[in-house]
Amino acid sequence: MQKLFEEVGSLDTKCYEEFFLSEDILMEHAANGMASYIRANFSNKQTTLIVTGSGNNGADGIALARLLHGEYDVSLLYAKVPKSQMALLQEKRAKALHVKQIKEFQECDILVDAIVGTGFSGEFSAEITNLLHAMNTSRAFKIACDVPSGLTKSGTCAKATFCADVTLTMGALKKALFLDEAKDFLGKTEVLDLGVSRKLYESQTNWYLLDMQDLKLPARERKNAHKGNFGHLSLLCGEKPGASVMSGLAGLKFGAGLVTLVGYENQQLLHIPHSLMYAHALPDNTTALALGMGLGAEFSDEELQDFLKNDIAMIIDADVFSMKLILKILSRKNIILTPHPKEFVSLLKITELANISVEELQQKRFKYVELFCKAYPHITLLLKGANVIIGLNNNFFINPHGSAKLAKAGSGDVLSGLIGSLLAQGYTPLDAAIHGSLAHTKLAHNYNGSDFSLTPEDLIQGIGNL
Ligand SMILES: NC(=O)C1=CN([C@@H]2O[C@H](COP(=O)(O)OP(=O)(O)OC[C@H]3O[C@@H](n4cnc5c(N)ncnc54)[C@H](O)[C@@H]3O)[C@@H](O)[C@H]2O)[C@@H](O)CC1
Ligand SMILES: [K+]
Repeated sequence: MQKLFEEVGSLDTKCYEEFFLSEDILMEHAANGMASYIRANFSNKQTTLIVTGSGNNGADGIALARLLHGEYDVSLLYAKVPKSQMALLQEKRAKALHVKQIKEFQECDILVDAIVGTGFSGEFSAEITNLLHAMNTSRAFKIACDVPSGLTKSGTCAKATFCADVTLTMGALKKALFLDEAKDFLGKTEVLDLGVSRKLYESQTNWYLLDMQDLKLPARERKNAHKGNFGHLSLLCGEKPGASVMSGLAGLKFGAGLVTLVGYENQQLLHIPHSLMYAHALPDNTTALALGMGLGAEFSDEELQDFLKNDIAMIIDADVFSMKLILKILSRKNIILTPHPKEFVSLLKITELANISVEELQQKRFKYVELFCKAYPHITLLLKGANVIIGLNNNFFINPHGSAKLAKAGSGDVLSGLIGSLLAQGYTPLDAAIHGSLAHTKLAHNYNGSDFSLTPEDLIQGIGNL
């Protein structure tokens, strides 16, 4: 798990004031970090172009050009002339060493974008937009200095944004790098130290980035065991039973000892896989209940309320977010909600927390997750998206490991099954959400068919090899 920060300016200030490091020292380390990355990954026969802007992001780029000069065939292209004090100082140093400067974009092997970093605002001029177009269509390996140029502090992207293969970010990870919109521009991320170890640079935070290694699979350490030791996941089987069948199969494969679909007699029993049980009422020994997937209008309000007359841990998904019933559910403990953006917008409206569009939510995902978790501090929320956000009270976790492979009907039902299974096996709601989500993204990662071909069945099959 890595720490995430809203801004790093205050962390830089700590370096100046508490550790007596200067801006020059920090910048030299930033540039050195980028130079080390290039040395470690590319031979010095490869040509490097560094495109710089007028502020300190540009200054980082000019310092990098100086460090590589004499060793690599490196050229500097000023998208904007140096203006900040540090940029002017770096320019002076680069000039003294006769670092090559070019006036127009040229093809190269390694392309570094140091046009603008955390100081970006507005949109780019037509000239820089054209330059960014040439950079983005170049065949070079693309490195973003600190953040891809065009990414705003909140994580939204300008009309023209640099599209990096890797983002080498300074000091600590910024939250903005993990808004869904940024996902297409970021590439891989690496953090570069700025003259003190990252541990000392970083301070307290309540936002974290999940690593795949954080995944804790359900352990079966107990030797003298029977199926009743591993929980009983019950799922309400609604109008579209396929959804709860997929959840149920995922839940069973992920370790729940018993899985039961709960529904009416008229369900097409023959279509239900034999490994899942079927009942007309909630089994007494249920340890977790999954509610919402494919629910439709199968049950009346009173019937649904009957399922709530207990304190069983629950995972809530899909149709429930647009039902008034959700308000009752929100007063319960041990609840996980797993809305996608459209469902979360509906939830925000029903709870009268906000009346916003999906577009606004997507631009301010962090803000609205915080808003909801403040209003309902006892509830674990998992907001689906390209980067999943999980929040409980004042702690937030981003799972960035998902991929477009998962953009397929039924993926969410599998996720509900994974989370429900962990919940049934005794994980806390927060842990069930975190580890269910990590497992879900790992399943997609492990799938080695074509990206477009992953089905819920493939995900379920992969659970055995996690
Ligand atoms: N202690 C520090 O301050 C450190 C800063 N570092 C670097 O400094 C960067 C931040 O530097 P600054 O605060 O100078 O900000 P930036 O260099 O990111 O951006 C500000 C500059 O970009 C220009 N700009 C803003 N919007 C623009 C637009 N739409 N089109 C064209 N130009 C635009 C501004 O005119 C200004 O000159 C970080 O991203 C990082 O790369 C690193 O060297 C590490 C240490
Ligand atoms: K940049």
